[in-house]
Amino acid sequence: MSDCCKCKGGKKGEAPAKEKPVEKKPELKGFKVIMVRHGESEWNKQNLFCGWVNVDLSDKGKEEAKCAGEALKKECAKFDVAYTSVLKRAQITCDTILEVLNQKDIPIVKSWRLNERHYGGLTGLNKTETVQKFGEEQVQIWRRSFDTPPPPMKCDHPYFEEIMRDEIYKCGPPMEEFPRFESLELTIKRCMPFWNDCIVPEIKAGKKVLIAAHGNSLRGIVKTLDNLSDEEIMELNLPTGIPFEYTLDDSMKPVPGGSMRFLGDPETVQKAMEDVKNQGKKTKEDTKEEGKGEKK
Ligand SMILES: O=C(O)[C@@H](CO)OP(=O)(O)O
Repeated sequence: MSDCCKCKGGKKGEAPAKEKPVEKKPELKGFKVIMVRHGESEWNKQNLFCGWVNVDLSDKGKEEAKCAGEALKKECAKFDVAYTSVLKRAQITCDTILEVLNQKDIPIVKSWRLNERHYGGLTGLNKTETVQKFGEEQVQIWRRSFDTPPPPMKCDHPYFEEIMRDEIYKCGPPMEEFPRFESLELTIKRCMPFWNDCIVPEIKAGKKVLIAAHGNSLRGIVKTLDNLSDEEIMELNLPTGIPFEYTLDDSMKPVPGGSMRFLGDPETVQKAMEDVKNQGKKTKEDTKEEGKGEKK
């Protein structure tokens, strides 16, 4: 369990330690948006490339989603509308947060455009084994480069049919545009029209917006908001289940000091980011692998 859910108090029988008064920074003025990457998924836990495979949250991921809700509750967050992908790991995270906040009745808009990037032929492969086979440098390029896509998903790939025929895609993308792989650049190309056309008008109308999505679709939004270079975005690894806030001006750029603010203690956030970065170095012991994503 991450720190946000831990009760802070003294030992049994002792009076709880007095908490230091927190110095409150003056609230930034501007449009507030909260984003969160879904909690740990079953395939994050098993260290598998996931992309568009529709896997569940792990138990830890469900707990992370609750903690995200608790962190937002502490901030007295109140949302008017939530956006999520068509993948259940993001939707469950979104629902859990709204349940904790007792705000389950707000509209939730789901779009494939907020999906994780499509991992093509790497889908279902173990990240450590992929490093062992292709080398750390190549896997880093596939995972984090801006414009180098993973190899395409061929028609005989074990997850090809399952993804292509999934009902969740009945509203798009159209068959002729259905991705077989995506770089971050391609992910941004399909994600940003949704940000610009659907989310931005609501933000500008003064609505409080929650976006529960994925590591790479959110990296795409963050790259654009913060105007990060193709090199800078390679270094950003978003932790699972820790919400972050942006405060934006009228042109949807962060106001001074309004860039990514995590609602978690900095050490926990840093550690969680390092863990995502180092997934290719995880051993099977680390992941306590229970089964593979590879279909027989
Ligand atoms: O497997 C995936 O779909 C993504 C997110 O979990 O992985 P990565 O962090 O390697 O881009």
